[in-house]
Amino acid sequence: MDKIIIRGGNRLSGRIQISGAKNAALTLIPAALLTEEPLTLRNLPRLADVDTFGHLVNQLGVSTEIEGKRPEVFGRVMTLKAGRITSTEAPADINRKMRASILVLGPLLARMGHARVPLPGGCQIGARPIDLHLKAMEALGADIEIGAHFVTATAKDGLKGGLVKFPTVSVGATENALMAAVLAHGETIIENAAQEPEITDLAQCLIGMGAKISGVGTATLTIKGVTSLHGDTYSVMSDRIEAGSYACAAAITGGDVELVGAQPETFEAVIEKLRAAGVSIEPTEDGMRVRCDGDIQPLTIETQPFPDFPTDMQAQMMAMLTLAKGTSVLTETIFENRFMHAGELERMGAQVEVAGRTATVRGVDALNGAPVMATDLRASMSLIIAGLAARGETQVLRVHHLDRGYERLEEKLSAVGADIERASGD
Ligand SMILES: CC(=O)N[C@H]1[C@@H](OP(=O)(O)OP(=O)(O)OC[C@H]2O[C@@H](n3ccc(=O)[nH]c3=O)[C@H](O)[C@@H]2O)O[C@H](CO)[C@@H](O)[C@@H]1O
Ligand SMILES: C=C(OP(=O)(O)O)C(=O)O
Repeated sequence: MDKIIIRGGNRLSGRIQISGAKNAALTLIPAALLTEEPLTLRNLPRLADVDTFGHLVNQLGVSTEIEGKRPEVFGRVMTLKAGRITSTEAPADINRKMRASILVLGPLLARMGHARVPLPGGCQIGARPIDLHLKAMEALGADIEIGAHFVTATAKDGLKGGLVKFPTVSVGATENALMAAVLAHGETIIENAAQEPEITDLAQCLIGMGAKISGVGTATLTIKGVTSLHGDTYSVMSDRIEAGSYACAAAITGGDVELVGAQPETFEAVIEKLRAAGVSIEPTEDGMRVRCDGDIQPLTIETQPFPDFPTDMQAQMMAMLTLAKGTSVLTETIFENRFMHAGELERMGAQVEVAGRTATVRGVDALNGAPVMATDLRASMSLIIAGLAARGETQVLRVHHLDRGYERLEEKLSAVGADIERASGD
């Protein structure tokens, strides 16, 4: 298994190209199941999760063609064609690698009237049940049967529009409900929908394919079902979490970095917190510039659904705040076990105390390089950020987590001055 070795202390300076968003890509790929015509996705990030989802839809009968496999270019173009769906069963092995595979449920049901998906177990960051996805399908007329390892959903006469009222906000369940509703008979209203920009991206792609959706970007989505969708070409939005992660990396090294392609309007809550920490953020023609030439100030952060502070940025912010001039408090309200990076950051000299859903971070003067273990995707990135500022060498083990969500991380960071490399071995 690969590891990443960082010799910390270099100030980051230059330009970093931000890739297409993982979480948008992972809902746009299953959207291709909704039409027999080709859907071309541009600006798809080159990530393990995208490859895995490609393999998943291949097993359902979808062809995937990648244009111009030029290794020097970030992102790529993929054309998916679900001319004939040959299977409505999502394979169990893929589900273990990537929880977003549950997002085939809505499209398969809508197009084929049947879907069998593996019951996902918990993962490192939390239990992650799928009850809200199943309730949404039921509200659209599906019969749900929960077996020992699989859920089978059936809508013999097709899905029917209905009221989907979410008791709590779920990104994935909103995406599944939206993809199911676009081909259902009649009108669907989704209340308490998640408003994450990736959902807006999905809605815009679906509208381009002929779907009738209003209320995009709000908590109430109204969908008038159509009998079929057509193909289209759609460009995946820029990854706001990748951009936020590199902003933290620039800040902790006292750097000056332009994040090319970043869309500041998609992560204003993060930008607001970075500014409150003393980091300068300015829009540029190509994205945004992040600079930090003074001390990092402590912050109080609580994760919440969009438009508030995203849980996917909590770990990276914590890494940055380990060197703040004072005490920060981070509260995680979305996932029950998303502080595993805290213990690893402590190995590097950070002072973090976790009590339930709150972590108190007492800023220290310096971090020291150490061998640390990546436990999940964003936890891994927090260790990279800490390693960039630490004295001496940090080895981040189990980097396969990082490969799920950061396109060519070492290359992007080396280009702005980091001393970072990938090596094989444990
Ligand atoms: C591929 C993708 O887009 N992943 C993102 C998506 O995950 P994902 O879509 O899995 O996250 P959700 O928004 O669904 O989860 C939010 C909360 O709702 C709970 N829940 C969810 C579904 C359900 O049926 N029942 C239930 O109780 C979850 O356990 C969690 O506590 O949104 C999360 C929250 O912004 C992000 O951290 C993930 O990066
Ligand atoms: C939790 C994340 O992703 P996933 O839902 O794919 O596990 C993430 O992107 O931080």
